[in-house]
Amino acid sequence: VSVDARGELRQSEGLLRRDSQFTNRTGNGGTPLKPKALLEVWTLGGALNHSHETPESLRTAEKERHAMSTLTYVWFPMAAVMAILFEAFHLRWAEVDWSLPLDRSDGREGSEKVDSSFRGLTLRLAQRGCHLAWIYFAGAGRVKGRCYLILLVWIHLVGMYLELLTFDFQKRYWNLYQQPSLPLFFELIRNWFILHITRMITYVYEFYVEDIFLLHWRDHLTRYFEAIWVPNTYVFKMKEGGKLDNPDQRIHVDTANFVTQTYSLTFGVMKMLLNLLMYSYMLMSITPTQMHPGSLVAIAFLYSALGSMTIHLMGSKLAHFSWLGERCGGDFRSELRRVYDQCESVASFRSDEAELCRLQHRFERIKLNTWQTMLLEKRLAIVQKWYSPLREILFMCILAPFFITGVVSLGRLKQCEMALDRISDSFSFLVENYSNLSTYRAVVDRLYNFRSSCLAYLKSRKDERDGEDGSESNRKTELAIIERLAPLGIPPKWPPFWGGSSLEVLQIPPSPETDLSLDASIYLPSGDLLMEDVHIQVPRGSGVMICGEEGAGKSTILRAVAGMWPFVKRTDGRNDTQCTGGMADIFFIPQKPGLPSPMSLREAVSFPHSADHFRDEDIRDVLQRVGLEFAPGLDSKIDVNTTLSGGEFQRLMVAHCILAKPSFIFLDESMAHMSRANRLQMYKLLAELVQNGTGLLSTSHCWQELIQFHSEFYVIEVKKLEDGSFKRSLVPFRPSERAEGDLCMQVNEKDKEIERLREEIIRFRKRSKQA
Ligand SMILES: Nc1ncnc2c1ncn2[C@@H]1O[C@H](COP(=O)(O)OP(=O)(O)OP(=O)(O)O)[C@@H](O)[C@H]1O
Repeated sequence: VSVDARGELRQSEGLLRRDSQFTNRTGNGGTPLKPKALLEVWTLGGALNHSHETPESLRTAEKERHAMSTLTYVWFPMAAVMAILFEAFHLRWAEVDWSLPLDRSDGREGSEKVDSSFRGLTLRLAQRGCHLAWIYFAGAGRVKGRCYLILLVWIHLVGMYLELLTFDFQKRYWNLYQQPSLPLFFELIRNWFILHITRMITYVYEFYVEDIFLLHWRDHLTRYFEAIWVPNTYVFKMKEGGKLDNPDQRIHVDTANFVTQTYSLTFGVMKMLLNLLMYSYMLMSITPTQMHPGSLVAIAFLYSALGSMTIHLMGSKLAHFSWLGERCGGDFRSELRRVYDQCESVASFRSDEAELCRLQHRFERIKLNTWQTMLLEKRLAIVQKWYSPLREILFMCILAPFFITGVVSLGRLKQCEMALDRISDSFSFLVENYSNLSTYRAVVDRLYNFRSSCLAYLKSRKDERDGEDGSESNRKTELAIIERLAPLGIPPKWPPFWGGSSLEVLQIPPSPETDLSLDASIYLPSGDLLMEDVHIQVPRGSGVMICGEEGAGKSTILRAVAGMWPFVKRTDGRNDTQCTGGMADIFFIPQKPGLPSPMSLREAVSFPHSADHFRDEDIRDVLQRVGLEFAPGLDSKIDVNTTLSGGEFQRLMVAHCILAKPSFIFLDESMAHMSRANRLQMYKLLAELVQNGTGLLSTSHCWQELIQFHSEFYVIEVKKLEDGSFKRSLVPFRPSERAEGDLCMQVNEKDKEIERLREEIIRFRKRSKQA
């Protein structure tokens, strides 16, 4: 406020000073402005040359026309022609594939869409933003966060008050030039110091407290999203991977953007409302008496409403582009990450050209989206750049007649203009911040959708424990997480009144001492049936083996029994997503396990427990038993995923089982990288656990080899149907029944081999005779 007003004051002061100097030099007459030589006009510009102006010339319409002659006849046509030519040709240089579809590269456009309606950009956005902000202010930010916020509001209000004081001080300061006085000068200098030191303090602490507050908020929002996502990563990837892209980007980038943008928009709205109240009151009190007191405010409102509507109609797709930009950026980054993670395969397959093509394809989508955003923003800029200057002319047209007829003074006119400007600035919040609001909408939607789907899975796990159902438990689950995080935002040793002492820690209870079972039909993520009527039981203290051909579905059954596979329809009447394994203490070794890196061997063998969870001598003993005496020692950091060989990694997993003694161990062909002798050795070690009550479920192609470690056997039988599809069924069997059939098969195989070798020998003899 003050800066603009001061600018206007100084401009008019400067103008008057120049005019009076000129008048003093040349008297009242002055020479009329002559057209300048072309070179002079081009170099200086007619509009800037005040030396020939007189107060008379300022009032002549003809002079006004001449004042802009260079712009009117040279620069304006040139700019218009250049803009038209540029518009006609520049897209040919764009190097962008306009035909590219802007959906996912795998062709699966998710159901997640950003709501870019007017309501979506205002009311619904505010609702969703408040929901997300509540996570912090009801949890970890309930004490510190609220304190920081109150402090910041206070600093902002003090800042506004100091602005007004400075504005007032400026008037007194400049008056000193007109009425010089030494005591007044000293008082002014004293006040200047006090004012500016106070301003400096508020300025510095506004930024510092703001940074502390935003980091605290971001920290706890990130923890919250990690807490709801990490327990469901597998299910989330299986079910939502197609539509809710790049969860890593949501947790890292979107939370940071949400925090900073919520803050700046909230304070923007606060300042807007304060300005609106203050200046509406001022304007109503200085509106010319010939007009209705509220008429100027109403004009400002109508003008801004018209501007907001136009800008929204033109730019409603901006929120969608912003959301697409985040998705395309995330997809590109994840592809780069994949190349890094799979660098060994890239080098082995010599696939660098193919990888470059894939990367460029992803970047093309970023480019196309950026181009479309740029084109839309250009159109919006045309409206926005018209909007504010047009406003000034409009207000001048309304107020000038009152000034020309002498009803209001120049001072009153300027005051009205300034107040009108501020009010319409406030009303035009949407116009001025349209692109920010669109970006914010995309960020809020991405976080909100992410949160809803993660909570849906958490809910099902908690329902399972509590036997509850419905959206109430969804809310309870979220509250439990927020409560769990709350103490991190409350200073230690605060009285319970201020802190969250009512902690309900979300812990998975110890595994029940029951067997695992699954009675269900299993589906694929596409919705196709994989296997119907699967009945399997894994008793504690015994080993169960599932065998079958490649792709028969062994791993999927293991995942379903462990409660990880979300596409299960239970036939015993329980919830779709409920699996007994979801609650149990299972250590599942997948076909391609991986660990975080870098890690020491001690950390790796203890993971997911902490490195000091097991005793040092136990770790050394168990590593010795599995034959893993690793040269660099227990505590040197390595990338276990690449440093350990496949077989060594599998032995590490067995070592962990022996240390952790889980209730159930699931082995998905987990010894495939070992020699037969070592495999048997590892199973012997695990058999000791089974004798002590651990349940073992393994998969294998060859059940004969591991027969002595299992007591129950299942085989997956695959039949090809007439329509070309496959019917899979899980059938229990007794080894004694299968042995005979398998023996016959083996004899047949050997016979075929002997026949082939015999023919080979005959051919070889013939060739040597001919030679
Ligand atoms: N995430 C998935 N998305 C789609 N299809 C899947 C998925 N996981 C498994 N399948 C399909 O389910 C079928 C069974 O796969 P599964 O991995 O369970 O077989 P398997 O018997 O363990 O095979 P292998 O012995 O080769 O490991 C396969 O046809 C596979 O293509």
